[in-house]
Formats: sequence, C-alpha cells, structure tokens
Amino acid sequence: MSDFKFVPTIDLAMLDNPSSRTQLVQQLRQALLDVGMFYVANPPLSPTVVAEAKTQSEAFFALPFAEKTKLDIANSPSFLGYAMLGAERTNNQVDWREHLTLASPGPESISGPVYRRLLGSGQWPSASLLPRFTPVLQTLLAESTALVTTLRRLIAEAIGVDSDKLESLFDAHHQQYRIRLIRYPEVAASAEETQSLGAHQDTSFNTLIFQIGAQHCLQARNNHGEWVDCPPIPDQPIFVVGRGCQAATHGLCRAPFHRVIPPAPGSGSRLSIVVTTGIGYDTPLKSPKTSEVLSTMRTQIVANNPGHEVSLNEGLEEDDEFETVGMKVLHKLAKSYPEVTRRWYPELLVEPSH
Ligand SMILES: O=C(O)CCC(=O)C(=O)O
Ligand SMILES: [Fe+2]
Repeated sequence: MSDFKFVPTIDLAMLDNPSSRTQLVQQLRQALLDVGMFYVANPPLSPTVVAEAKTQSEAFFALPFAEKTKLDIANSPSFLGYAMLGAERTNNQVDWREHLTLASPGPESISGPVYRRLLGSGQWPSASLLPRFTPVLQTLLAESTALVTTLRRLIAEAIGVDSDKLESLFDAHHQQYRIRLIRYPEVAASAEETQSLGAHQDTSFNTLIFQIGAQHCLQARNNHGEWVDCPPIPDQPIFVVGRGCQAATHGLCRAPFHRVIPPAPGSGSRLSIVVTTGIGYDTPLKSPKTSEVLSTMRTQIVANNPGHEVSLNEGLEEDDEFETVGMKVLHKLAKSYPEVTRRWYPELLVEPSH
C-alpha cells in the first residue's frame, strides 16, 4: 500500500467556479482520509495580518523574561498565558519551546461546571509595551475562525454529512478559539535527546498552523511510520485534523501524528502561530442528543463513503470516562501543565511517571 509522501494543498480559489469547486471537494475528501493535514492556498485573510502577527510575535518573545512571566500561565485557571521553556511535556519528555496562549473574549461571568473556568479572557501583553499586539492578534484569530468555519462546512460536504448536524457540536454560547504564539529555540548540539515538540495528535477538533520563517521543522507521520517534511509555504497555513474531528467522523478523517524537530544549528529560533478549534465544552459525551447526532453522521458516512472502513469504536461518546467535552479537555490540560494544576486544580494532579 502506498502512503503519503507530502502534504497536499487545497486551493480555495477553486471555489469560484462550479466545476473546479467539485474537484476541490474531492481533493479535500482525499486529503482528510489519506493524510489528515493540508495546506490552505488562497485563504481569505487580510494580506498583511500574518506578517504583522509575525512582527508582534518576535516583539513579544524579545521582551525581558520578567515581563513575559508577568503573564505566567500558572496565574490562569483557564490555562491561558505564558509558558516558559521547559514548562510543558509530551510523552513524558520536556518540549523545548516557549509560548503564549490567548483566547477570543470569554463570557462576562463564569458559573456552572468546573470546566467552564477554561473560558477565561486570557492574559494579554500590556498596550504600553506592545501597542499593536492585541488588535493584530485578535484580527488574526477572528479571521482564522471564519476560515475554519468555512472549511468545516466544506469538510461536511466532502465526506457527505449534514453540515448542520456537525455544526450542532459547536456551541455558539460557550465556544472559544485559542491562538498560541510559539518559539522553538535552537538546541545545543550535545543535547541529542531534546525534542522541540514530541510526536502527538491534536486533541482539538482541528488546528491551523502558521509557520513563520523558512526552517523545515514540522513533520507528519504516515501510515508506514515515516516522517514526512511539511515545509513552510508563504501565505498557506496548514489545517490539521484533531482527535475531536476523527472521533466525530467515526475514524473516517485521520488525525495525524506530527512533531516539531529542533531548528538546524545556526538557523536561529523557529516561530509558529497555532489556532485551535474545539468541540463545545458543554457538549455531553453520553446524552441521547449527542448520540442521535453522531449516529446520524455515522449512517451518512457509511452511505456516502462506500468501501471505506468506519470504526464503530471511534465515536465521540464511546467508552469515554468523561461526561462532557469540557471535562475531557480539562483533564488533558491538567496533565500537560502540572504548575497550573497544582495551583488551581490540585484534585486533578497526576505526577509524571519516571
Ligand atoms: O509549531 C508547529 O508547527 C506545530 C505545533 C503543534 O503541532 C501544536 O502546538 O500542537
Ligand atoms: Fe499539534
């Protein structure tokens, strides 16, 4: 069986006429089933917003450490803020990156289940230090959100499910999108074991990755276990299927393992910006309503994707130990950020195994 050797491109300019549109939807289906990742060409983003976000990102990481740690993620029960080098681990190994995670505006007040504390407003750098930072990043986040919504509707069409059913898993009221600025420094030549970001699948519904600069650091794993290079292509963010999308489509759409390898010695730090979309936190994993949505989607997937194996065990709700998407996300974050968990959710603390 052959397997992918490169990540395909979905060109949104093809939406402009009916025959190329049909072809685009077929290409999208193939990309979702075979790879789970694709470059988005001609995305509807303002021409300068990504370049401006890059400038703001560089300016943020260049701030004195004391300024960055004023926004320490440990201050935030929403897991929003600055995570210094070494604060995060994947596969029980430290990831060599620092990042700032921000979110679209949260609700005025938060009440109800504990996971709603994830909906905080985040910690933004002060306007006196970086006056353009907040407007630029909020614009990129809003435009990326609109792009992801368009892509989600196309995905429903490509795999033959009712778009409104899929959309019903997203909560207009308690929905937040997150944006993360990341810097991966060079590593010392002697530190052979260091990972910039270990192999993982995204737990979200999807992510959108903007690679900044020219370094080749992002890689995706194919079914043969080979690591395939995903080089930066200017003005083309990469859409990545997460486990939320894989589960909601009963395993039809593939959530690829991917990783970031350290920048080549002498090439300087590598920067990226990642926008994350999750299924609504309030979505119950075990309710009759969710079951109805998922079983309708399953029937449509089976009918419209003949010959493709659909895993019955990949449903969002199957075998799940949590009642809601929010609880599931909270537990995942609690594991990744022990400092935040120790301070805000000590009852969830799981010490890393040695
Ligand atoms: O920085 C990148 O290119 C990818 C980051 C990523 O995969 C993640 O944060 O989940
Ligand atoms: Fe990822």
